[in-house]
Amino acid sequence: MAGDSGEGGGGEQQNSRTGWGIYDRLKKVPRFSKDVTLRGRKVDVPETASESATRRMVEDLFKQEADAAEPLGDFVQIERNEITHRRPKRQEEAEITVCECVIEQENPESPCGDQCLNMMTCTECTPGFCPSKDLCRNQRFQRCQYAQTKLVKTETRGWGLAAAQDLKAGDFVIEYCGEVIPVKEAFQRAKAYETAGRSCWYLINLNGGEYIDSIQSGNLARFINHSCDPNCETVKWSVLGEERIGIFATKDIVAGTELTYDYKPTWYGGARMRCSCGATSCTGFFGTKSKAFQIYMREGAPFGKDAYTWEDEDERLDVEEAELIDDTEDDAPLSAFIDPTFIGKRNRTGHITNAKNAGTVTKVTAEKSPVSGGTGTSPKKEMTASVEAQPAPVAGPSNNPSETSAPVSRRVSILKKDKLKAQHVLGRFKESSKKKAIKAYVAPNSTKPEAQADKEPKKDQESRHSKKKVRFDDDEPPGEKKLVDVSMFKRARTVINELLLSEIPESYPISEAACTEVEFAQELAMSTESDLKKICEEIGPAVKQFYRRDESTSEEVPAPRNEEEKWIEARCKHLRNLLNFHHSIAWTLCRLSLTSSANPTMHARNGCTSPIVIYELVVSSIRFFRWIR
Ligand SMILES: C[S@@+](CC[C@H](N)C(=O)[O-])C[C@H]1O[C@@H](n2cnc3c(N)ncnc32)[C@H](O)[C@@H]1O
Repeated sequence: MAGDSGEGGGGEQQNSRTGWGIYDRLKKVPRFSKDVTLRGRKVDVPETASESATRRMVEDLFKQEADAAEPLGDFVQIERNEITHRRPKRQEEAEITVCECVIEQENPESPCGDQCLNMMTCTECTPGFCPSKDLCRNQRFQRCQYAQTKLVKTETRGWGLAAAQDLKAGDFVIEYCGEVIPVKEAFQRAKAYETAGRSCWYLINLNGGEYIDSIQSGNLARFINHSCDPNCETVKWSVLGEERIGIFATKDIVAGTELTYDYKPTWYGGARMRCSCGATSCTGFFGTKSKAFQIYMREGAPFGKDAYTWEDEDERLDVEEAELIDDTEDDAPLSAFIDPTFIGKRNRTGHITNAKNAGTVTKVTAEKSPVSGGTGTSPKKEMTASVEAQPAPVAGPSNNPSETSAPVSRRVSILKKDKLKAQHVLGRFKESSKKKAIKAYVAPNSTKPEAQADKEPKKDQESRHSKKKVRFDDDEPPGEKKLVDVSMFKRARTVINELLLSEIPESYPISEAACTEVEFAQELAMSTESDLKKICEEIGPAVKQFYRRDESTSEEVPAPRNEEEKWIEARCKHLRNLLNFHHSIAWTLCRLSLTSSANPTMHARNGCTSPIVIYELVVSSIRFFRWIR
């Protein structure tokens, strides 16, 4: 259990890593009170909201453990990720995205709800910058605003987490907290856990370079089990500059239902774990869709040599009966090809073995695929068509909406959000004001710099130290806040890299809506590209003047500055911020192209800008960005 010291006795102990920990068996949770001595007198500083949320969670945990027959195991309860291998990111002021929410007196739901631009892009508002101030509802990770949950003991999967209140699709359930570790260490730990015979793992991928491990430190999210037909999903959020993972409901969930999400596990060889989620669409083992597993299923080597199954004596399912997946079907839920009324699994010969009655073999034929009550067309096409005609999942006896429509209708809503965001970015960055900015402030022959030389740095200084900490774009009317987001640009790189690394299926159904989206993205790409070029050409000379090469180190260093140069620096900063708009645009269009098509071949077939072009565009932005910095 959390913070177990194993020393007996009772009381509180300060955990060096996580603040207050809990260690005794008296189930006493210390209040997060901080006794501060002020001029010789002790002052009691009250708990913050997040501190009391954590305390309540820990108390719950104790209570549930006390009720339970089995202990939960040792782990330290934490309320936010622990990052030890690097410095936690500090959000620069220029990186903060400020939404445009307006508080409407008559509408309590108005500030930072579904229409909040930050909310739409999975970014939490930054306290002190959000126009909704304390009414902001988009700081759920920061304030630990979790749904009510309770621990449950499952029959086959150890502990699990269940909803203790009714939830709606899209509701935030809980953050997945743990120790943030580099990928290499994650692999080493996974190996070590396996070697030690531990089949219960708590590793989750955070980003291209890091994992979260909640084996030693974590919160209740670590108890959520995997299901092949889950009712929740993980979503990456940007919180104060750091990436964090949240668990969100994907369906309406009734209180008492176990919460699950798809771990999307990858198998790299070694131990194979049986999945006991019990879903109709269950693939039998963890990681059956991963390449290594599929290669092993087809060819045995090279992963087969050290492969074994946990609990070998367990005869519920043999690995030979695990499903062999056609790579080109990656995007379609497996259930789309399986009769939902038939509980079973496909084996390597395309037969289905009934899991309830192992040994019985039934051949699945194309006609048997019942999705949308199909005719002669392929099940996959039918699924796409039915989704376009019917974005909201509709229950029906002949198809299984929870397995087919729901994920795709979600994709549709993501598209809408992206389009909105793109329009917003474009609207804020009008061609005319941009040209004016460049001409007025940067053109080397301009007369304006002298005239404004003494005023500008002061103004910049003022805004830097302004108490409100909101930065204004000089070209925009006062009150218009600047929208700058560098983290988006980093995300763009990750997304594009993932895309480039991913396999391209040969054919993919294309919807008209998707084509429109891609065309829209193409327009954005083209205007972004020309904007970038123009800015490069115009401010290049000014920036170069500002730096000189240090002979000893051959590095570019800022030259000694006079007022005018200081002014140029301020202008460069200003332009860098403008450039961040371009990153946002590039990022948005990448997401547009990705979410709309999920497949680059589509672009080629429709003569649209290919992701490679977008990629190059973003790479050139990166180079330019570094250079100007
Ligand atoms: C993040 S933990 C979930 C909590 C865990 N059940 C516990 O008692 O602490 C992940 C582990 O739970 C087990 N597990 C989760 N989902 C499962 C499933 N569908 N089938 C079998 N085991 C599962 C596996 O041992 C897995 O490594």
